[in-house]
Amino acid sequence: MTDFAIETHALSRSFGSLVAVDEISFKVAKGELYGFLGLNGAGKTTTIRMLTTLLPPTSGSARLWGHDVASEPLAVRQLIGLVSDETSESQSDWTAREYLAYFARIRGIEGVSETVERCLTSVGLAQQFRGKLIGTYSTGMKRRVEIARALLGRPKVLFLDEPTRGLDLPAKRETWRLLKDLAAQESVTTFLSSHDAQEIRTLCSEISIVAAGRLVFTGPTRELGSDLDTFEDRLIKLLTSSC
Ligand SMILES: Nc1ncnc2c1ncn2[C@@H]1O[C@H](COP(=O)(O)OP(=O)(O)OP(=O)(O)O)[C@@H](O)[C@H]1O
Repeated sequence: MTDFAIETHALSRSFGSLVAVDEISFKVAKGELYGFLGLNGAGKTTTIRMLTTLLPPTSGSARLWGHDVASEPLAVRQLIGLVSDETSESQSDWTAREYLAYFARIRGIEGVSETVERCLTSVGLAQQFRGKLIGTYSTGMKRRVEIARALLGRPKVLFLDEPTRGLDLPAKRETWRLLKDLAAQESVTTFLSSHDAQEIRTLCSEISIVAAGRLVFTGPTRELGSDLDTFEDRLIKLLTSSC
């Protein structure tokens, strides 16, 4: 059995002549809250789509808990939860309980109402809101519902694609606290993509940085500096050196 939750080897994806992800190799230890940092268009979402079996790699490979994403997609899907930056706008006429119960039933999860309450508790959605329509929630609360949805199947690896995009500072901070708590309490490996240097520095002790599809750094966050200013200076150098 592998020690790693995620391993990629020269993972690549092209769209026509555009190489969106270019031979990236990294490893994520089990239980890690791992950061994947890059500017807009750097290849973060494309990488997550390959790791979650939504998009086949053009070349190279990726394994989740030892299972190959291309040849064992069903095994991989059993292990993962995915939160993208889309909120539950389309479900605004549903309550959080109804919304989660719907997905729990689709997934054939037993004990639907207990599972729904467990996941809503994990993301700290207060009891008084659980029976209210999602359309009346703040953006931060909607994001919590999406995270709760991703937790329904007790995933071993949780993928969060820019989970705080569009949130104001208080909601962002709340989401950061939630992600830290989840990582500590749920023993889930978390793969967090973001273009927010402060977010990644606050949450992740191990990171990879991508620029124009290529990996420009992989290692401990502290190697890039102990304060945000130094971190950002080094980050900018890494991002511009690849241009
Ligand atoms: N389905 C697709 N067809 C063609 N090009 C695509 C497709 N998906 C992504 N791309 C291109 O691949 C590159 C990487 O995009 P990707 O969405 O992975 O970046 P990102 O780092 O997630 O960016 P952002 O932070 O803006 O979400 C971009 O140039 C994008 O336009």
